[in-house]
Order: sequence, then structure tokens, then C-alpha cells
Amino acid sequence: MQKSIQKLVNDGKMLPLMEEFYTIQGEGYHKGTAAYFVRIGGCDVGCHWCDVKESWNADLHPPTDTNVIVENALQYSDVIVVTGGEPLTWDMTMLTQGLKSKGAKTHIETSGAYPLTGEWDWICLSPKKVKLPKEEVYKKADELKCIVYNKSDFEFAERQADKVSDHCVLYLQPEWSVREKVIPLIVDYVMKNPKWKVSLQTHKYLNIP
Ligand SMILES: C[S@@+](CC[C@H](N)C(=O)[O-])C[C@H]1O[C@@H](n2cnc3c(N)ncnc32)[C@H](O)[C@@H]1O
Ligand SMILES: Nc1nc2[nH]cc(C(=O)O)c2c(=O)[nH]1
Ligand code: SF4
Ligand SMILES: [Mg+2]
Repeated sequence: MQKSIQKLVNDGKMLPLMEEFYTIQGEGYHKGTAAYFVRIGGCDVGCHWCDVKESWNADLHPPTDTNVIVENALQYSDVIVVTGGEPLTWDMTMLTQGLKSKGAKTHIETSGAYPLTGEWDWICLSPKKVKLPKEEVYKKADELKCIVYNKSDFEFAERQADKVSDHCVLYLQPEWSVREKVIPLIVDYVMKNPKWKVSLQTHKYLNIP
């Protein structure tokens, strides 16, 4: 990448944009709400079951002027969900300032593996064992969404729940490829431990992005 462009990306004035789409938030607390999704490329967390592996290599996604991302997104919705890839790979200050200055609500989907930048109205933290969240993000998370791939993930989820604030809403979400096996385990667990709620990837059932 050209040095001048690299500098703009480092400053969050450009971001490697993978895709953008207007859809229904499928997961977690805001499930069912129309929102515009901005998917930023780049992630080196490496979840083996990740459902957007095409996002990982930032070099495959064109550096895009952050102001252009903002202006475009605002035409679709006043709820903007920033996801990836891992959005916190990048400095989110410019993106969220731009969106909020025009009155939009900023939501982020993050593993929390990198320092928390940007100003967020809603933080969905989805911790990963292979690269744990930074300490600072736990207290600021509005929603904790733990993915269940096997039985050991319940114990991991509890240790993560120990670290978030009292107002944080707790979700267990089945890993998609093993949903038939783990949904009964999650249902049983939530009935026994009702501080947790179930989250499903409802957009995949609705056949929407
Ligand atoms: C693709 S990630 C991008 C944002 C960020 N890197 C993260 O992991 O939170 C968006 C959400 O999808 C979840 N996710 C990814 N692959 C999944 C799968 N195969 N089954 C269920 N949830 C999945 C992640 O845990 C995260 O909550
Ligand atoms: N509809 C819809 N809802 C989502 N919630 C979180 C998603 C994500 O990939 O971050 C996602 C997504 O990809 N599509
Ligand atoms: S952190 Fe998110 S984008 Fe990165 S590999 Fe894991 S699920 Fe995929
Ligand atoms: Mg998704």
C-alpha cells in the first residue's frame, strides 16, 4: 500500500471496507431492528468457525474514505452497526464522530481484542478464547454474546460474565455449523441459569444478509 494511504488508514481517515448493507440486526439485544451494517476488513483473531473468513485479509478490501462511508450509511438508517473483520483493528474515532455528529446511533460488534476506540451507543462484546478482550472493554459492554461451539464454552462464558458490568445483557449464541447439537444444551443451560438469554443468528433463518 502507498505510504500516504497507509497513514490515512492508520489515522482512521480511511478504512478497508469489505461490504455495506441495509438489513435487520439478526443477533442479540437489537435483533429484529432495521440497521445499516458497515463491515470493515481485517482480523487476526482466527476463530476456526468464523462465518466471514473472507474479511480477515485487510489487503483484499479497498481503503475507503471514512467520510464517504459516513455519508452513504446515513442515507439508509440512523442505526449503524459497525462489524468486520475485527473493527477495533482500526481507529474508530473518525467513523463514529462522523456518524454521531449527524445524529446516528453507533453500534459495534467486537471481540474486544484490540484497544477500544470510537464513541459507541451500543457495544456488543463477543469474547474469543484465542485472543481475550482488553480489560477496558468489559465494563463498557452493553451486551455480552458468547458463542457456544462445545460444552466447555459455558464455563468460558461464565468467566467472561464475571468481568462485565451489572447492566450488561448476557447471551449465549449457538455456533452455526453445530447448532443442531448445541441448541438443546443452550436451552437447558438458560433454563437452569436464567441470567443468560438465547441469541440466534435469525438473519440466517430469514435468508437475509
Ligand atoms: C463475524 S463477527 C465480526 C465482529 C467481531 N470480529 C466479533 O467477533 O465480535 C460478528 C459476530 O458473529 C459471531 N459469529 C461469527 N461466526 C459465527 C458462527 N459460525 N456462528 C455463530 N456466531 C458467529 C461473532 O462471535 C460475532 O459476535
Ligand atoms: N443481519 C445480520 N445481523 C448481524 N448481527 C451481527 C452480524 C455480524 O456479522 O456482525 C450480522 C450480520 O452479518 N447480519
Ligand atoms: S474475531 Fe470475529 S471476525 Fe475475527 S475470526 Fe473471530 S468471529 Fe471472525
Ligand atoms: Mg454475521
